[in-house]
Formats: sequence, C-alpha cells, structure tokens
Amino acid sequence: MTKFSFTLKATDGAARTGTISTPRGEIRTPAFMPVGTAATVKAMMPESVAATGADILLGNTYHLMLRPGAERVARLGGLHKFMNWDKPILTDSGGFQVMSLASLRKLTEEGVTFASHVDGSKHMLSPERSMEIQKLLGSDIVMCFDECPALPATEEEVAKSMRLSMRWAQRSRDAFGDRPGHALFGIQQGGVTRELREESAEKLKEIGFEGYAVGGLAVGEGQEAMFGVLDYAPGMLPQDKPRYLMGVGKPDDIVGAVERGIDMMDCVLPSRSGRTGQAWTRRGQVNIKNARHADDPRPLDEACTCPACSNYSRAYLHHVFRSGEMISGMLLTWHNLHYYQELMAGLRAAIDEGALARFVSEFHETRAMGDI
Ligand SMILES: CNc1nc2c(CCNC[C@]34C[C@H]5C[C@H](C[C@H](C5)C3)C4)c3nc(N)[nH]c(=O)c3cc2[nH]1
Ligand SMILES: [Zn+2]
Repeated sequence: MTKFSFTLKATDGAARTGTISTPRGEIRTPAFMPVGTAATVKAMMPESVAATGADILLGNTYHLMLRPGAERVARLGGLHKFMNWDKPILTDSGGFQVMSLASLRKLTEEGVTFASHVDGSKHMLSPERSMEIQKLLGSDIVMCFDECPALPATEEEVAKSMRLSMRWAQRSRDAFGDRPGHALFGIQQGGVTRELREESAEKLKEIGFEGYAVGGLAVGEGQEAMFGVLDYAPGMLPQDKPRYLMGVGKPDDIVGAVERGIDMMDCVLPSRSGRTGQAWTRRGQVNIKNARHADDPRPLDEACTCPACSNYSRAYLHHVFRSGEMISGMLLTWHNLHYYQELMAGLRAAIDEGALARFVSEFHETRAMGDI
C-alpha cells in the first residue's frame, strides 16, 4: 500500500514544483483541482475531466451529507465508485458551506447545527462528524473542520474564530485516527493579521498534519490584500508539506499564489463561469454571448487544443449559448478546465526550468493585448 507522501522537485524563488503520491495516483504540483460539487463536475463526464489534465478533484461534504447522505454513498462503495473517478479526491470539511448556504445556523464550541437548504431538515457538523462523513465518502485528502470568518470582521472576532478553529483542528486530528494512504490537512486562519496567522501556523505545526491549507482568504478581501497575506503566510507552514490555498481563483490570482509558494488550489470559477458563457483564455475573458461573436468563424483560441477550440467556431458557441443548448455549457466548461490545466502545466514547466519570471511577464503581456 503506497502511503501518502510529498516530494519537492524544483524551486524558483518562493515557487516550487513537486509530486504528491497517493494510493490512487500522483498529483503534479502546483495543481489546480476542479470542483465536483454534488459528485459531479457539472456538465463534464469524469473521463473528460481527466482528459483536461486534472490529477485530483474536489468532492463536497456539505452537499453529499444532505443528499444522498454519506452513509448511503459508503454503502454504494464510496465516492470514487459512485462518481466513477478513480484518481484522488479531496473533500472540504463542510464548515465553509454551512456558513454560506445553510439557514438557522447555531455555532457552539461543539460544532454547528443548521437546517438543510435542500429540505429544511436539521443537521449537525462537528470535527468528529466531519471526519466521519469524509471517511464514509472515502476521500484521499480530508480537511479539518474549521470556521472561515465572513468579512468584514474585527481583529478580535478573527482571533476568537481562529482559536476555535485551532481547537477544532486538534479534535479533527484526534477523530481522524490512523488511516494509511489518507491525509488530513490543517487549515491556517487569522484573517489578514500577521500575528494571528503566525499563532495559527504554530498551533497547526504543533498538532502535525500531512498538508497545510491557507484558509480565510478569497472571501472578498480583494487580490491586493490576499497577496499581502500570501507574501508571508505560506512561509509560516512546513516547506516539505503541500500548501493548499482554498477557493482560488482567477488565472492571475493563481499565478500570483504560485509565485508565493502555493502548491494546490481549487475554484468553482472555470466550471461555473463556463456554464454562463464566460471563457477564460490566454488573452483574458471572452463573453461568448456578446453579439460580436455571432458571425466569427474563428475558434475561441487558435492556440488551444481543447474540443471546443479544435472543432467549433465562436459563431457556433455564441449560437448554442443564445439558444440555451446543453452542449454550450459542456464545451465552454471543457475549454475553461483545459485552459486552467494548461496554465498549471506552464507554471510547473517554468519553475522546473527556473524561468518563472519570464513566464509570468509573458502571461501578463498576452492578457494586456486583450481578446482578438
Ligand atoms: C471561494 N473562496 C473561498 N473558498 C474557501 C473555502 C472552500 C474551498 N472550496 C471548497 C468547495 C466549497 C463549495 C464549492 C465547491 C464544492 C464544495 C462546496 C467545496 C468548492 C474554504 N474552506 C474551508 N474549509 N476553510 C476556509 O477557510 C475556506 C476559505 C475559502 N475561501
Ligand atoms: Zn479551448
């Protein structure tokens, strides 16, 4: 049984490349993880997600515990079998979702009780219950049950919330138990306050995790404030373990995060925006529903090898979006996920060659040219 391990390969400034080895396969880092919210990456077959180059995807504790239920997924053989994805899966712990989706939430030291946004039924999440659910789902990388404070929040509120999350991190570690081949990641909190980020990192290192996430960001603070924290926060975490920035982001967020030492990211953006007609390309964003594409015979991006760019014109994509055809979301989601994986492959190659600075300046220059 291969155990879970992380091997660093190259560094270029604060940026690193590496490989996470798991019993279900290897993850090339820096890695982008597509989001499979309710056991599906929306509008994509799993084999198509794999074809984009994704080595790992995200499952969702909150949705799956409500419907179809974690115990049911376990009875049916676990999430990998259920959704026909045999590579690694990372699941979030559910806390972030409860705070953004559920109603009638009650937060105590024990955990959170809430009413399902699906049918109003009562539920509870705690470090122990979150570990149990993620074990039932069978995910390879488990996230600690934490609280991500909503902005705006005073430093006092951020400190209080971070310290609760650190107590929950210890309870998550204790409840996770001994699971060879599986990993538990701690989540650093502390808002945009350096001392609180330091306190959180020290506590997580004292407990000990197989990987460490930078949480509490991409919650409306803006790119400048986020990069300000990323200028120091990843460096507070063990350099020999994967660093996961949660919920990020736009392509330029991703480039900036990788420059600052982040190894893993997840974001709904490429898939969610793909369904609304927003294409992400090397030259920036293209809204394919805009009338200017109605007669354009050219592909979305000549340099892209995805099925949408290889076989269809902008005019066709414009048409199927305007007429609400299912293929519209399928093609643009595939393109966006393909573009994100191409960006990650470019970043990995540049870091391996010690040429990240050139890659980044070319990335920004090409975007500055704007869409064709
Ligand atoms: C967007 N900004 C942002 N996200 C964040 C997330 C969720 C990461 N994505 C997982 C998720 C969240 C939703 C949507 C999909 C599927 C499933 C439910 C799991 C991705 C976060 N998750 C946790 N546990 N803690 C955070 O501090 C945090 C901060 C975030 N800041
Ligand atoms: Zn494409």
